[in-house]
Amino acid sequence: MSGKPVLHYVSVRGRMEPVKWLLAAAGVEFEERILKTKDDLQKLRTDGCLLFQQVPMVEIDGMKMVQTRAILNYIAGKYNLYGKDLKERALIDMYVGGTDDLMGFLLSFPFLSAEDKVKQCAFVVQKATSRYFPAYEKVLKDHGQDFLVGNRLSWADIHLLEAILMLEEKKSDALSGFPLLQAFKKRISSIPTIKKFLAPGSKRKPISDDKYVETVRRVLRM
Ligand SMILES: N[C@@H](CCC(=O)N[C@@H](CS[C@H](CC=O)c1ccccc1)C(=O)NCC(=O)O)C(=O)O
Repeated sequence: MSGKPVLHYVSVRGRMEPVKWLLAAAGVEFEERILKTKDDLQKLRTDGCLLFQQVPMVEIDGMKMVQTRAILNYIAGKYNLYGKDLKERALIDMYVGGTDDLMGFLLSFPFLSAEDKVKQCAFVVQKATSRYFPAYEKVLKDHGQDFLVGNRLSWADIHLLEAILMLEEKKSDALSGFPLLQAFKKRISSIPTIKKFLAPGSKRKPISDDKYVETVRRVLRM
């Protein structure tokens, strides 16, 4: 029987954060191995753990998985967060694709200059409130259920909540004008496993500060 998943990454949210969200929502305990130096990364490379010499890498079920999308697909499927059939999975992939694009605009945010952060913030908020949030508001309205797909929690719900919270860190009233998303946020945040992940002391990464960014740059030679 394999032990807990082991997540290898640097100490910022970056590409690993959605993996933590998914495991936490599924109630799955995991371990973190934070890369602090170039040598930490080089050791994983030398030991042949990184297929493309990159992280994230997740040790799970005897595999050393890389490529974030592959990791997320595997975890969603394994913990029944990927719909009940091909059509539900197609919808989940569509919705996750949208939140992936939206959060992708924030991926390199910690590495931007102060001036570019202001510009990028305005850009992401504009995209969220004019393109992505209206789309999810309509999905919730048309679907008429508590969740985005079917009538149970899926990866799409977890990923949308993560995106909403990240946007609210940039603009606290980002959801004003989206009443169904406001209710959705409350509903999904109160799911016990997610509520626990949102509570202090969880493995959820805080907003990256300059200290973290310097470490990441050092480790990844960015
Ligand atoms: N397709 C793959 C891509 C994986 C990937 O780009 N890994 C990177 C670190 S993550 C990234 C670093 C800057 O882009 C970051 C780190 C912090 C915040 C945001 C992004 C890496 O290992 N860079 C070393 C190298 O490429 O030699 C996947 O989806 O998993």
